[in-house]
Amino acid sequence: MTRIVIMGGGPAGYEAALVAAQHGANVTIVERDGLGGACVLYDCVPSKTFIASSGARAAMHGLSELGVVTDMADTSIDLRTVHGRVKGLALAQSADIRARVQREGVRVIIGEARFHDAEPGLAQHKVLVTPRSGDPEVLDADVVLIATGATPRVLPGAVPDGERILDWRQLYDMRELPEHLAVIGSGVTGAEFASAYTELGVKVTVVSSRDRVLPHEDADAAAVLEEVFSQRGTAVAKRARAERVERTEKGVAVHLADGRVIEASHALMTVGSIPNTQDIGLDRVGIEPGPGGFITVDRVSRTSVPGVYAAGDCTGVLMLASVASMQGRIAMWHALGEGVAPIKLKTVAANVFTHPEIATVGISQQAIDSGEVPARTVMLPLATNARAKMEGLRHGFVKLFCRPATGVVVGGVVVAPSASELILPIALAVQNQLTVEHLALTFSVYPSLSGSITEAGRQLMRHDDLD
Ligand SMILES: Cc1cc2nc3c(=O)[nH]c(=O)nc-3n(C[C@H](O)[C@H](O)[C@H](O)COP(=O)(O)OP(=O)(O)OC[C@H]3O[C@@H](n4cnc5c(N)ncnc54)[C@H](O)[C@@H]3O)c2cc1C
Ligand SMILES: NC(=O)c1ccc[n+]([C@@H]2O[C@H](COP(=O)([O-])OP(=O)(O)OC[C@H]3O[C@@H](n4cnc5c(N)ncnc54)[C@H](O)[C@@H]3O)[C@@H](O)[C@H]2O)c1
Repeated sequence: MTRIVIMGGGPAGYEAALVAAQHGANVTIVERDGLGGACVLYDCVPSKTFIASSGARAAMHGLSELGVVTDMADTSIDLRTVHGRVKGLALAQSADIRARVQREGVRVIIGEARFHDAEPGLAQHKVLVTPRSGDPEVLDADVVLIATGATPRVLPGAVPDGERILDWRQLYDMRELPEHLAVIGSGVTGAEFASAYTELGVKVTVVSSRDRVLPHEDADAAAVLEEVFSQRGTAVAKRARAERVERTEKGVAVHLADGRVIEASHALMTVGSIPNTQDIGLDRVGIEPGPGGFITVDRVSRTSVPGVYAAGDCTGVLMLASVASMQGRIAMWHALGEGVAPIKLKTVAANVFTHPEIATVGISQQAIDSGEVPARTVMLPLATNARAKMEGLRHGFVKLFCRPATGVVVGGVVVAPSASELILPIALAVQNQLTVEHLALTFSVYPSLSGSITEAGRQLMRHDDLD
């Protein structure tokens, strides 16, 4: 029986464990905090639960236009309930995952794992486990999966204190909503929290080191978000690199590299994550971490060392729960000799959970504009969609990209309140190489937001006729 030890019980680790156990391996997961990992306990699941509350308030904006009279100023947020829900749901999901993997026969150890090989180059590996309670033990492994995830990056001049300078894992201990939140960093994490606190009625200033929010996302989508921010009174300081954040009598002062100073009551640090690869004894097996400390893997999650695989955020491939899970599963299929297709990153669907949401799949507009990928594109503003008009939705659009000659769908972007759900038909088309004609001839419900996807297909087909 193949002995598999998995370091880390996040999506990469626990999904791998399920696959390995189902294929008859002897599997042990060693997880420092709790099953589900940082994804379930501190990052993805808590943030999305928090955002559900902000979404409920965001939905009230258009109500008066629909004849439903509410007074936004009169709504209040019961932060204890919001945070209680966030933490409760995370713990419940972690417990569910633990029960699930144990049902499959996986041994779960809560503790720290690190390599313990006597020297690099051995065919089998040893993992030293220091459990939270009990004595350390050494596990023998034919295969080890490193799935140790990542941790919030700390700027030396802005070390979180959990009171006024916070990282995103500390937010849910706040007793009151901040008066004025400075969000440092405008990547996906920064944008999501900036949007959530904005919709909860908090004054927010986003500090973006670039000339826009969401520098790695679709530029038109980022522009929609900036427009919404501006309507809600959320400021975006652009080309603003925070050098340090200091506590003041009233709150914090964010000192920017160009000398500007932004005063706020609290600062939320969202300047990225660093991989948890420093203290796991990589030198014992001869793995040299790559740039930024990430572990280099190939498309079936192999490291440079036989019998050692890595998956998820510690590889820096695409820091998404869905990608981590897939890398973990692929690692186990490969290690156990099952037929496996290498991971395909061009078909990954992702969503930024702002209000409105921004969902993307496949080739980006930027790759098309730069000439890297030849494609034809169409962009339909939501304002042209009957259902959106009925619902009073103004902000958003659907974009579709296809190959010039064949009409095969290669990507798309949806900006809408439920973009994470609406992207699926485009993701299906990209994954299965469907054409714009397939989309165009598919019945969508009338009236529906997804009607814009089939309409986009028709517009690209019409373009075919004109060529
Ligand atoms: C705020 C935020 C929101 C996000 N939202 C989304 C989202 O909506 N959708 C999405 O797809 N992705 C989202 N992500 C990304 C997603 O959370 C990560 O991609 C995912 O957690 C990666 O899973 P993982 O298994 O690699 O690592 P993790 O979830 O980080 O789990 C790794 C685990 O390993 C443990 N560990 C580390 N070292 C050791 C050791 N030596 N021994 C034992 N255990 C160890 C860690 O404590 C951790 O629990 C979000 C990220 C952030 C920061
Ligand atoms: N909904 C989701 O799926 C979701 C949500 C959150 C995070 N994630 C994933 O997690 C990963 C990390 O995202 P992230 O947003 O946490 O990190 P990131 O590294 O993508 O963004 C951090 C941003 O902070 C900026 N920055 C760094 N130092 C700064 C400074 N001193 N002053 C001002 N700005 C500074 C960087 O330029 C960058 O734009 C991404 O791959 C993302 O996809 C996914």
